[in-house]
Amino acid sequence: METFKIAESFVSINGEGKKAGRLAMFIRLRGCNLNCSYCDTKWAISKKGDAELMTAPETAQMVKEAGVELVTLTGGEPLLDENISGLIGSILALPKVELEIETNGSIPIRPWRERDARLSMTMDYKLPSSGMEESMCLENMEELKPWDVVKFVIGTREDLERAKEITDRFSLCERAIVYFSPVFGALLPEEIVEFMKEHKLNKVRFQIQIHKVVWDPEQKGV
Ligand SMILES: C[S@@+](CC[C@H](N)C(=O)[O-])C[C@H]1O[C@@H](n2cnc3c(N)ncnc32)[C@H](O)[C@@H]1O
Ligand SMILES: Nc1nc2[nH]cc(C(=O)O)c2c(=O)[nH]1
Ligand code: SF4
Ligand SMILES: [Mg+2]
Repeated sequence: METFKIAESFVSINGEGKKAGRLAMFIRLRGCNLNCSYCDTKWAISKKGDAELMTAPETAQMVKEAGVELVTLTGGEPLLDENISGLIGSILALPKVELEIETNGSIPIRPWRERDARLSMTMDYKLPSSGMEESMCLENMEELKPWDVVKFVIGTREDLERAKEITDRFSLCERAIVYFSPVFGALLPEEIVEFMKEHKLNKVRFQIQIHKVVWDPEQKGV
């Protein structure tokens, strides 16, 4: 049976997205197709490196034993794994467990739509300062559901303007839940809030990664 390269797994409070503040089990898969300038998980971008090889049923058993009702599948880029459907299926087979997938916006999300009401996507749109904007899969914008999240991680003034432009162009606030979040320690968070006030962005939500306030921002496994 196929195995998944799990770079780390841990239970913490979810620090990002619409489920922020709730206990979650994080499952971080190795390997990413992008290389964002600000990535706080660069150590997991390469397929090579320390990882635990686990099958989908073993991973689901680990979630069951942890006793959590929320799973965040992240990475690296979790949707890169060609067998990811098997892992998604095993996790959703656990009663009551909700699954959130953190994805970078470059991979079509269509194959995982309509799957289960307990599955939601937290999808980034990579802005200019990431250096990865040209990899964005724009057809994903049409696939968003009202329970999904689109996240803009903002590092510069140019990013801020671009986030608004993309939000307007694709009517993102009508399609999904939109977050504006600073690259940790980069653009002043106040600047984002002032921009939201100035442009009356009533439907956009501001967020800071909570785990980096609770723990040392460099700490792994939290
Ligand atoms: C490490 S990524 C893994 C999932 C997927 N590759 C992606 O980019 O969405 C998880 C989330 O952390 C965010 N992130 C990474 N580095 C960050 C930083 N320095 N400040 C704020 N958010 C960051 C990413 O933008 C993404 O939303
Ligand atoms: N506490 C905590 N919450 C998170 N939400 C998304 C994360 C990620 O790296 O994808 C993350 C993470 O690394 N830690
Ligand atoms: S897509 Fe996600 S994991 Fe990959 S480099 Fe960018 S932030 Fe890091
Ligand atoms: Mg993280």
